[in-house]
Amino acid sequence: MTLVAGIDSSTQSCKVVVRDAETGALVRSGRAKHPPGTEVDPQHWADAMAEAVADAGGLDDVDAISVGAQQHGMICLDAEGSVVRPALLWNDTRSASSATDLIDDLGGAQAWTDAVGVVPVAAITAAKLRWLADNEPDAADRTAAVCLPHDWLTWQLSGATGLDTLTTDRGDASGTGYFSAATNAYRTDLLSLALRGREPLLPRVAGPSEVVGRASSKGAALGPGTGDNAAAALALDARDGDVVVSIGTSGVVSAVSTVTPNDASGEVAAFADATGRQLPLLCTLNGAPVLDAMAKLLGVDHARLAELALSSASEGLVLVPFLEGERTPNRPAATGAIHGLRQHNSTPGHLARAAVEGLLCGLADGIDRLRHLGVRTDRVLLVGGGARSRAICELAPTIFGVPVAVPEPGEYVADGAARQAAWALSGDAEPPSWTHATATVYEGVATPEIRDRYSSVRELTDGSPLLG
Ligand SMILES: Nc1ncnc2c1ncn2[C@@H]1O[C@H](COP(=O)(O)OP(=O)(O)O)[C@@H](O)[C@H]1O
Ligand SMILES: O=C(CO)[C@@H](O)[C@H](O)COP(=O)(O)O
Repeated sequence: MTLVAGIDSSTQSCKVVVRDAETGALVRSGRAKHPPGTEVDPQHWADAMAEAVADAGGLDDVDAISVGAQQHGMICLDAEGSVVRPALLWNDTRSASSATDLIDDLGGAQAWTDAVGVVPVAAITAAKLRWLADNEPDAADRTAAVCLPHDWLTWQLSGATGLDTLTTDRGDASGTGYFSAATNAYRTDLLSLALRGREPLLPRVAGPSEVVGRASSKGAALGPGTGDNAAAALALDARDGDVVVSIGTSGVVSAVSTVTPNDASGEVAAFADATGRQLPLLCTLNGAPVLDAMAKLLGVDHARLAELALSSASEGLVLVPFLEGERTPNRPAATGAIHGLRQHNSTPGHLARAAVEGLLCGLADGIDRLRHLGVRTDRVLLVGGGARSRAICELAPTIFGVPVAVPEPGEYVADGAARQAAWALSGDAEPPSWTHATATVYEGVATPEIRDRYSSVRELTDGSPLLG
């Protein structure tokens, strides 16, 4: 049996799957935790990857490996290939005002969507680079190359032999703010704009199924890898009409599409998928950790939180889940809010229900936005850690207003990376046809009144915290 491995270096942890290259059957898997925080020395990711690989029984018998990872993270390397400063992650919001400055410098949001399909927000790599240029100019001066988490980890696996061997792919490059998924080309003028005239080396953009190198350990072929959301879409074999909703640390709504969105509101980014198509995508800063926070507040575990949420209606209680500020809508300084407390709804059940509904309403806004831009939204495929919640699964169709298919619990980002590795190994024109995971389909009656109530309360959170 020929084996391939897929790696997901995500925000909270690293996951490894080893699969049969031909059928996709799972052979073994492993995982390891990442440190918390939004500023992380990439060496921690390399260490966690090694630990997760060991947990998966090693990769000595594997013929190809691909890495999927959290998008946008800024990794700056000096001329010797050493990390200049800790990476700033997608959910680090210190670059919010740098994003606004960058928008102005190019002549407004429409100029950015026309250039690269993306309007900078704090998450976008270009905004982080502008922050670096303005706040740590010495570090910016020492930066000889800039890359993303999956680029760097792939490079580490290859032995990290020279900056000119760094590679990326279209999917992850499209999240930088200096690559256009429509033209498949870097806009180095925008990199230079971000870094106030500096123009470090960028990774070469490899083709979707290219072998970009060999693992320095046992010589396994290395696939190009991609961003986590493109990898998940590849694992799910998402088709026209499928909307992938991922509830991980982030909340993500995306769709594989032939449509290149042009959304000057900046909510839908024109990212690329891992097969050569487009991946219009919205991302929130507040995914499953909203449920973690409510479970902690109520002193229960996730299973009990779900039971509580399903035990009562919200009855006027609304939770706006902007606990980490928010990216979509773009309110980096916003805070979470609970609105509509009465004597009768001041119970753990009502609070749990409001948390689940608030999280889902934010994602439903995203689905509406995609639909508005002409993307078909026939059904939702729900993945990520939050999809393990029974309350999320049962309430999602009522809030989203479409059927929700929940594939069996799994590591879909790592699976997409493994499928890419098998594709690279095969040399075929298309990715291998792997047997799909079985999915449970949830349906329900739409509850527009919950969305309406959420929308009015959401507008009360204008982005400026009242206190501190
Ligand atoms: N049964 C569950 N119900 C709700 N949330 C869960 C459940 N199991 C895990 N989670 C949450 O899912 C998140 C991890 O999901 P994951 O998709 O792996 O995130 P990431 O890819 O961002 O690292 C954590 O915040 C975790 O607490
Ligand atoms: O910023 C984005 C997408 O634009 C996030 O989706 C990150 O890619 C992190 O994802 P998770 O850790 O939540 O899976």
